[in-house]
Amino acid sequence: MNRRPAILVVDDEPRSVEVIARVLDEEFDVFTALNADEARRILENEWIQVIFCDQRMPHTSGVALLTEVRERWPDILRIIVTGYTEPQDMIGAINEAGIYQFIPKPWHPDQLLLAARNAAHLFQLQRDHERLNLEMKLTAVTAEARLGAQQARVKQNFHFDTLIRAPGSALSAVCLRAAQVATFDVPVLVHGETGTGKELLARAIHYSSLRSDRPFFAVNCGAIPDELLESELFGHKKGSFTGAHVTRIGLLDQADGGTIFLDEIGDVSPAFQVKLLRFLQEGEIRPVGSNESKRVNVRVLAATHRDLYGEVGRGRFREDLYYRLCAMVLTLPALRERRPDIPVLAQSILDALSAHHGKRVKGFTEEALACMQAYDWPGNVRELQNEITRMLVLAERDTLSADLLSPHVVRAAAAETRAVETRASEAGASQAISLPDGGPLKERVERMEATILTETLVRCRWNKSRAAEELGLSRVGLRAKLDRYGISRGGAFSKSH
Ligand SMILES: Nc1ncnc2c1ncn2[C@@H]1O[C@H](COP(=O)(O)OP(=O)(O)OP(=O)(O)O)[C@@H](O)[C@H]1O
Repeated sequence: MNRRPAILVVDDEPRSVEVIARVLDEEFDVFTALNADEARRILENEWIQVIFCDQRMPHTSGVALLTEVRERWPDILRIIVTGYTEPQDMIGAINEAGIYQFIPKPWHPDQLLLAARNAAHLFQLQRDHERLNLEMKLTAVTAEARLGAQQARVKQNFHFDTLIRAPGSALSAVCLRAAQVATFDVPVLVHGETGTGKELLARAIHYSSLRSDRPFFAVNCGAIPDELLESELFGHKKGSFTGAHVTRIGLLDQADGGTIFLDEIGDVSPAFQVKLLRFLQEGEIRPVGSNESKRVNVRVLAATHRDLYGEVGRGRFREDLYYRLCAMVLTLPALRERRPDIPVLAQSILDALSAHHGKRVKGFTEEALACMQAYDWPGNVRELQNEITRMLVLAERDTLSADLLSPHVVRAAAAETRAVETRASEAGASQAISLPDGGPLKERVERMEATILTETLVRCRWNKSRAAEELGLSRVGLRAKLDRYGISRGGAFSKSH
């Protein structure tokens, strides 16, 4: 139920209070008080919106009471009813008590009603205004919190931890250096074969930098013809060339305050190198077809699979541009240079893919992992992702086995196994001859044991169950010995044998 606005009438004359109340009673809930104490009690207990107060009262003047109301209940609209209308009095009262309106005696009922209506309306407007203000603030706070959470999620998605690697991997050293350079506002050149994670690393640098709340854009310079690349980066004015139907804001402008990642920078033409150099020197962009330049603040991260320094030597890449692009060069190792990362990387890719496609697959057989570790992966992590996607599609059990691998991966793994076999048998033969040569018996027996273990594993194609059976060991027992001697796939034992 909608309550009517509440009005308090204060006058020491009971008759006046009664008459005023009768006039207002039609439209308002009217409360009455014959002195300041009664008025205070009502104000403390009721939600009064407008107060009508007589100026002349025995103990407290109307202005004094309304001054107190102004301090304690500032929202209430204050109206004074008075027989004294000296301008000086009015100005003083307005200043002191913040009077909304004077009603001179004798008043007319319509005048009283009109004043009450206007005051009640103003009270409502003030309330609405406050509520809207509050709502706007709350919306802003919520939006900010949402944006903050979103940014935090993005940052989390592109942190250095998203570059999956095994402990002690060569990739860890690169990530460490990248994390160090991230907060220095300098250009970085990322070098690495295709699919090694150059863009992933660039994103991690951006989202770990002071620019992380600003945009990150990636542009594949090798895939776009010169003219399009120029308009992509610098923008163009409508009508500046055939097909420029609308004005386009360049990515460098859109990325202002943030980072741009120029992938395959080694593939850009000499003409475009000049344009890029000008931007890096002057920090200004000029859209195609425009006469006006604009200053922008963008950090440039670039990447290439080429030997860019070599390209400088061969005269294919500008030396001055090279030095503008690389305050630091980070080189990502190829996957074949970090084979111990493959099992953990493969598992992480599989987890993501099986969650994405809703197909529950637990992991890989040891044989499948051994094949994957033996293969060279020229397409690096991207090729590994494709291979695992293919295996997942074909999988009929909850573990991916080697027979699901592409034939070229299995073939390469078999060739590698034969090579290891040959190396191991040669090493085994030479070790067998050298074993009796000196040293404590315990050590010589251990060397012999490590050699037998390696030979058996190679023969069993690193199938540990089969090797354990052949050696008369449990799988756990075999694993303990392998750990003890540091024997792993890849041939060498890491212990000082
Ligand atoms: N260490 C890693 N951990 C997890 N995923 C990785 C890793 N390295 C690369 N990837 C994934 O491999 C794919 C290729 O990575 P990315 O595009 O960053 O490589 P790139 O070197 O920039 O390749 P290109 O030179 O072909 O553009 C992406 O899906 C990326 O998420």
